[in-house]
Order: sequence, then structure tokens, then C-alpha cells
Amino acid sequence: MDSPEDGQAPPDSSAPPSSSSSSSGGGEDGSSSDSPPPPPPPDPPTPAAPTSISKQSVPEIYPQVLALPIARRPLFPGFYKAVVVRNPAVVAAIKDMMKRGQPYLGAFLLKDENADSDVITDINSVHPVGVFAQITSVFAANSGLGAKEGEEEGLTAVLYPHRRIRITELIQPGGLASTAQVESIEAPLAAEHVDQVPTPPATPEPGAHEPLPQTTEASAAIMQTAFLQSYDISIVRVENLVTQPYNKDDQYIRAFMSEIVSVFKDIAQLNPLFRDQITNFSINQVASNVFDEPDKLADFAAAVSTGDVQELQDVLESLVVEDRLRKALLVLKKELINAQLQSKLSRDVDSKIAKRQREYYLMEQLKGIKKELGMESDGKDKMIEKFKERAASLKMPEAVKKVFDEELNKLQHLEPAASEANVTRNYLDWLTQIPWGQHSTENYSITHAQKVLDEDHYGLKDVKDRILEFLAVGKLRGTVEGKIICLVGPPGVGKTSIGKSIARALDRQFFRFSVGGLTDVAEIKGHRRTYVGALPGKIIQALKRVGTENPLVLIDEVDKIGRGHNGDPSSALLEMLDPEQNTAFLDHYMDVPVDLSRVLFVCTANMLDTIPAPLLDRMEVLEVSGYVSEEKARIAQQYLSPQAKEASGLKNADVELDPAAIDILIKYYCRESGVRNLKKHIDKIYRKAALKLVEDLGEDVFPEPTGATSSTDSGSDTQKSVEKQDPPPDKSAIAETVTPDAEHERKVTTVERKPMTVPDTVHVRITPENLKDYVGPPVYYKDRLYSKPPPPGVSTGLGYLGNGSGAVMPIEATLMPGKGGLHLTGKLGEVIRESAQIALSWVKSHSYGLGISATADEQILDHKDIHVHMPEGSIGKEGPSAGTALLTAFVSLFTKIKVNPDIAMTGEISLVGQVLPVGGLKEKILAAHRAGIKTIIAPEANRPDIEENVPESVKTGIRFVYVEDVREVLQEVFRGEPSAEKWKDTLKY
Ligand SMILES: Nc1ncnc2c1ncn2[C@@H]1O[C@H](COP(=O)(O)OP(=O)(O)OP(=O)(O)O)[C@@H](O)[C@H]1O
Repeated sequence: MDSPEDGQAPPDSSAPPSSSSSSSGGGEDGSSSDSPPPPPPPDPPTPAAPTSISKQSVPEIYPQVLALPIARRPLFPGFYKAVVVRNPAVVAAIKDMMKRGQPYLGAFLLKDENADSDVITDINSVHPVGVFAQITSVFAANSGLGAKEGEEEGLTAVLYPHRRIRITELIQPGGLASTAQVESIEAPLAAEHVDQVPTPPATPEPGAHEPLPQTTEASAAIMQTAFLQSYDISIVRVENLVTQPYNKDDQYIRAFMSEIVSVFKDIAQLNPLFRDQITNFSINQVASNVFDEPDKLADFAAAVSTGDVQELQDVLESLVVEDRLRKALLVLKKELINAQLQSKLSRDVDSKIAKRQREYYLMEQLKGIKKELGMESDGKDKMIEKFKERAASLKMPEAVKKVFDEELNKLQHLEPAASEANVTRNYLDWLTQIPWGQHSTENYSITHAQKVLDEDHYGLKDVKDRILEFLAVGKLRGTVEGKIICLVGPPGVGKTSIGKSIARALDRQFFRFSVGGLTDVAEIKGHRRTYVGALPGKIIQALKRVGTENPLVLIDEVDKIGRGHNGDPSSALLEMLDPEQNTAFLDHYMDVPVDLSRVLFVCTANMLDTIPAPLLDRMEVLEVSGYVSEEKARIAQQYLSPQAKEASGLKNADVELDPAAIDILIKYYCRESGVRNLKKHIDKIYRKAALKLVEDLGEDVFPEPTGATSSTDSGSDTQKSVEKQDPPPDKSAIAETVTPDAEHERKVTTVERKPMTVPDTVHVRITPENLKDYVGPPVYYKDRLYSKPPPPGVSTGLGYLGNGSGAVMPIEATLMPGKGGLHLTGKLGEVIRESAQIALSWVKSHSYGLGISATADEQILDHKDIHVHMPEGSIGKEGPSAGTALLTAFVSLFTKIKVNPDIAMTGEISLVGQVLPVGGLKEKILAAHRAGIKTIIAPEANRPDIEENVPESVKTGIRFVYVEDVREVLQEVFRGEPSAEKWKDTLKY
């Protein structure tokens, strides 16, 4: 729009009105019966102005005028409006009009909002009701009012509408539709513009027309504008429209007026721009009339609002004041609704911004307060600094470094209170605590290793030798990478502790975790970071804990790893252990590859059967078998007893556990293959001894170590404040105590304790006689289940228990009246029941040969039932290895020949009497050895196993008989029995 933007008064119309006291500033003629005379025309421009109009009165009758179409909104009497005219003919005509002192035209609103023309070619293109306006000033449109370069020379005319008129006839339509624009600008409401409304001169200027009688006046007026016909412009014939007379005091009119004023006020409150306009207007005298004159007020309301064009035109067209007021009120109300909406929107936006700003300021203040109080010195920066420092001390691989930088950058841009910041912080904490590139120097010294292993464990020669071999290879290769050791054996034989010893021998850090019953893959592979409370898996935790990349990680109970619902923990374990894969182990939480190849993995298991095959495949299995009684005694004397003595604070005391008492412990208290139970008993003995000692001597002998805990009281021999520089005594305990001082402040003092020196006068001996006082009555009363030779029907089997240890198992069979049934008790499994069936069937089928029945067809169990029981009924038994023992028990039962309890046997049998190989022989032999068995009958197929794998120490004192058939078993068991001699012939195939 190239018209003046704010309707500023044109430069040549700045003169104030000569008289502003007129009661109807710019009103229409005949507007009201009691209204003052019509408004005066504006002052003529100063003579210096390039275009000017001469001062004159506004003619009442002016029937023929130049018709100027106006775009977008109608003009209202009393309110200035600047228009831009570009049509050259119209421009020339206006200039001529000004020159001739006839600066009047009719302004009519174009019906089409988008139309743009300076001439009317069709009477229907404009609203017939418009205004009769005086051109108060003109100036070149291109001269400083925003006209663009190259545009057609135009003219800006400031119009002051005087009254309402209606077109009665288009007497000269404009030529071709002009391309020129007519831009209309709302007349400014500023006071000065209104001020420019000139007052009519008191007397007509010399040369001015005297009022003429109506017709004469009209024809004279037509004559006056005849010169316009030479221009290619639109000329219309018009008639004046007169507002119908009204009574100012009419209550409707007053009500409308006060309502309009109140709406004005409301809008002014909401819209500051509007308020400024009203204020400017109000200080003007003319304006005060506006609020007095109902017709003027209606026009004012319409002129200042941005209402609908048609509604505004309606206001213009209404000649009944009440009607005009109503329409103006409608327009104004819409303006109010607009303003209210605008204000609400702006308030909403404001409140949002204000809330955010408030939070920001409060946070800043909080930070400031915390800083002042020393509670937090910009924690985020400190933390970021800490992470950077940590990362700098590590040798992160490139890929990890990249992730670290990204996460750190993310943390920098997050609000510390945001939950994501917490996740990122934790992640960075983990990432910078993995010992990237940090490792301890390894010790491959064989002598050192030998020393360490012997220091910690008695015996276990095979295991120790294998470990030394392993170290020798490591020494030559410079690394022990790619090896997984698996220690297999019964409970309490030292698998875990030997793992610890290996770490000590190699000078590696040690970390242990158990996978027994583990079903959650996340324990090994970690949780994904998105979980609440997510953590990395065990191995990452291990690396963090030990702080080196090459620790020894002991994984306990690999044979008891569970099966997960989602994901298989054993395959996750494989991924972790497998040297082929673990160079880039991917933990779900860390999400960066971690090299585990430098970790030495040692696993422990009770048995190999349940270890997942792919895992077992990659392991180097070292069997750690149970101990025989002599070994147990040595371990107790050389290791367990001294350790327990020291642990009970009796290192320097004369307390002795007699070797004979240890033997009793082993024989009657702890018969299992490991030494854990024995260790427990020995620990118990020393603890009891300590209590006895303290009780006997009286507590006064031992000063209370924590009696005076204040740091000021350091006189006591037995305690020293840490402030003292003396090195702490060997293995002294560090105690933390709390002493309330005078001001009731909590004061923490750390004191050291020295082991007590037990007076020489005290001697404690634990002998077989007083052993009961320390460990209670024996668990086993007899050496064997049967102290005297058992009755016929009892044999001795050898079993292998689920925990990896062996046991001597007697089998009892009896006959009772019945119908030939077989009853089995002793918590026996399916396989063992079948073995009993097979054994019985074989005996039945060979009853004649065995001499049990007189004829081959005789029923041996005609009116009898057999009951088989295996004592220690609470322990479940399973497996086929009791076959030979069951068969022996049946033969003994039927032949009534007793079985020597010094003979134990193991072996699966087939229906035709073959003896098949069994497992767990080493542990079974160990159990037999402990039970004092003299002869073991084992399957021939197991011979190589026994001869090669079972240590000599375990086999000493036992005669082994290897058999392939049950007949050989019977020959051995019943050797020397006259009837058995016959079986050589009678039991042939
Ligand atoms: N040969 C030994 N010499 C000295 N002490 C031993 C020996 N064997 C076992 N011990 C001790 O016996 C205790 C139990 O051993 P450990 O816990 O290592 O058994 P384990 O074989 O790992 O048992 P589990 O299969 O139940 O885990 C330990 O205190 C250990 O020091």
C-alpha cells in the first residue's frame, strides 16, 4: 500500500481550525433540529503550498460531483481520510478543481473489495450512499509518501467528508477502467487531524457565491462543475441525505450512547493502541462533541473500528439515529470481542513465558544459595571435570572414546535434575571405571607359584602340577590368554580356594561370582540402559571392582547354571568365556565392546554331566577329588587347625588340638569327601576353647579394648589413636567407636587393637576324651552300619551322590509271606528299581543253578514277597550301578549265605548277567577307603580308569577285583562257600 500509513495530516493542511468551538465538528447538515450549523470546511492551505484550495464555505447544494470510488471501507462525515489517485484524468481534474476553488467530490465505496479504480464505469459497482467530501489538500503521491520508483505519477488527496449523499444518476461514466490505484487510508483520529477541520468563515469571502434559491442554486452549481466534463472521469448527480430529526434526550438514544461509551472504555482497557487514540481524541474539543452528539458518536464508533465492510456501510446508510447507534454498537461490540480475544491470547502467552522465566530465576537463585552455603559448587562442571580426568588416565579404544565424548557432550547440555541426566551420569561413571588399558604385571615364576600353592593347600598334587604346567606355558608364551580352567570335584575339597591361590601365584587380582541357579541373562550381559536401575553384567562389575584388565575371575558352580525364560544364561556365559568371542564382549548396558581376552577364567563345578556341552568343550578340566582320612588328618593338622587357632585369637596361647582328637573328628563327625565340615568343627573347637579360656581366667585379665575410646585417652597399651605414627601391629583390628563428649557431639575415634597375650599358666588340650565338650556327641556311632557280620540278604554297594561325592551303601533284602511281590524302599529312583527287577529276574531264572530251588520250574517266591531297603532312607538314590550289589543281596537272601561286609561292589547288570561299566569310581573308592572296605568288585571296563586316574594313596589297602559277569561277582563274594563252589558248574551259560 503506497498511501500514508497512519493518516498523518498532509503537510499543507497542518493549520489548526480557525474555530473549533463548533458544537458539531464535521457534522452533517440538518442533522438535528437543535444541532448547531453545519461544520465548516477545512482551512484553506497556506499560500506557499504548491497546490492549494481557496478558503470558502461548503456549498449546501452541489448536485453534480466528481465520483471517486473508494476501496475497502467507507468514509464517515467528520473523519479525515487520505486517498491516492493515479488515474491521470482524475489527477488532472482534481488539480483543476483545486485551482478553480471547487475542491468537492463524492466518495463512494466499491462493492467489490478487490476492485481498484479511480473512475466509476458502472453505477452498480459502488454503493450509492457515500459522502460529500472536501479535498483539504493534495500533494504528489510519489513525493515522499512511500511511492516506489518508476511508478506512475499520482496524487494524494486528503478528504474531509462533510455529509452523506446518494447517487441519483451517473451522468458521465469514466473512460476505460484505469489501471491506476485508489488507495484509501483511514483518516487519523489524532487530535491534530480533527483540529484541521476548519470553521466556516463568519462571512463569505469576497467572490464567494451568495446562497441562491434552490433551483437556481442547483443549476448554478451544475454550471460550476461543468468544466469537469472535459475530463475522462466519472461524474454523478447526487442528492443530500438528511438524518431524521431526533430527540437527544430520548432514553433509547441515551442508553445507546452510554453503552457505546462504556464499550469504548472496555476496549481502551484491553487495547493500549486504541486507548491512545481515544485519549488523543478526547482531549480535543471537537471530540468532546463527539460524545455529546449521538449521530456523530455513531459515526465515530464506526470510523475507529475495523468491522465488516458491509456493516460499516450500513452505519453510513442509516438515517435514523437510533438505528445508526444500534448498528455502530454492534460493530463496536465485535471490536470488543476481538480485543478480549487478543488480550486473552496475549495473557496466555505472557503467563507461559512468565512461568518459565520465574522457574529460571528461582533455579538460578537456588544455585546461588547452594553455592553460598558451600553445598554445591556447580556440581555439573565438577562432575564433567571428574569424568574427563578419569578418561585421561585411561587408554580407551578409539570407539569407546567416541562414545565417551558423545555422552559427555550430552550431559553438558542436560539439566542436572532431568532423569536422562542421571542415566547419562551413571553410564559415564561406569564407562570411566572400566580399567581400559590398565593391568597388573604378571608373575610367571614357577617357584613362587609352587610356594604359594603349597602354602595354601595340602596335597592336590595333580592339580598343582597342572597349574604349574599351565604357568610354564604362560611363561614361554608370555600370556595365559585363551584358557578356561574348570575345577571339578565334590564340595569342600578346595576348588574355590585353589582358584584364589592361582590368582595369588600369578599376582593377579581376584574376583569371584557364582552362577548357581542363575536364570537371568542380564546378570551376565547387563540390562539395557533404558531400564530403571539398569546395571552392567557381572564381568563388567568385576573389572570395575578389581581395577585391572587382567584379573582372575572365578565362576562358581557352572554345573548349576539355570535356564532362563528369555535368553539362555549358559550361552551368555559362553560368549563371555570363549576366547574366540570375548575380545569384543558386548555388555547390554555398556554397549561398547570390552576386551576380556586378558581375563583368566577359572570355573568350578561338582560334576561335569550338567555343564552345557559347548562350554565344557572350551574348558581345561582339572579334577579335584575328595580326600582319604589320612589326607584329611594332615589338612586338619597343618592348615585348618592353625588357621582356626589364629582366627580365634589363640595364636600365642597354649591351646592344642590333639591329632587323636582330629582322627575321631574325621571318623565319627565328618565322613564326607571334602574338608569343609571338618573345618567347621575345628573352628568350633577353637571358638569354644577361646570362650573357656576367657571364662576360666576372668575377664579382668584382658583389658577392654574399646573401654576408653576418646582420642584424648591414648594411654592404654592396648589401643592407640590413629594419629600416632606407630605402624599398626600385625593383623590388628580397626574399630570404630562413638564417644559422646561434653557438648553431646558425636566424636568418632579410630582405635587399634593388639592381640591379647594369654598368660603362660593356661594350657588347653582337646583330646578324644574331652572332644565331646567342644563338638557334642558324635554324628556316627559306629565305623560301619553293621558292627557284627550282617545277616544273609545284606550286601554293600558303592554309590555316587548328586553333589559329586561317593558313599558306601548297604543293601538289605528280606523275605516275608506274600504273593511274589517286590517292595523297594529307601527313596529309590526309577533306574535303581529297574536294576532290582533285573537282579531278581536273573536270580529267579537261575534259581535251580544256584541251588535255591529243587527243580528248574519251581517257584521260589510262591507264597513270599521280597522287600529291598537301602538305609539312610532320606537320601535319594539313583543310577544303575547298584546292580551287582542287589543281585548279591538276593542270592545271599535265598541261599542264606552271609556276605562279608568288607567287600563292596559297583556295576550295572544286564538281564543275561553281564557287568557293565559305571561312573564316579574315584569318589566311590574314596568313600570305600574311608569306610575301611578291603575288597572292591568293579566292572572290568572300569579297570583302566581306576588304574590310571585314581591316586595310589586312595587305593592303598584295597584289593580290586574286576569282573565281566555276575557269576564272577558271586564267585568272589561267596568264595570258599561249598555251595558256591558248585556254581562253577551249575551256573554255566
Ligand atoms: N587341600 C587343602 N588344603 C588346605 N585346605 C583345604 C584343602 N582343601 C580344602 N581346604 C579348605 O577347605 C575349605 C573349603 O574349600 P572350598 O570352599 O574351596 O571348597 P570347594 O571345593 O570350592 O567347595 P564347593 O564345591 O562347595 O564350592 C576352605 O577353607 C579351604 O581352604
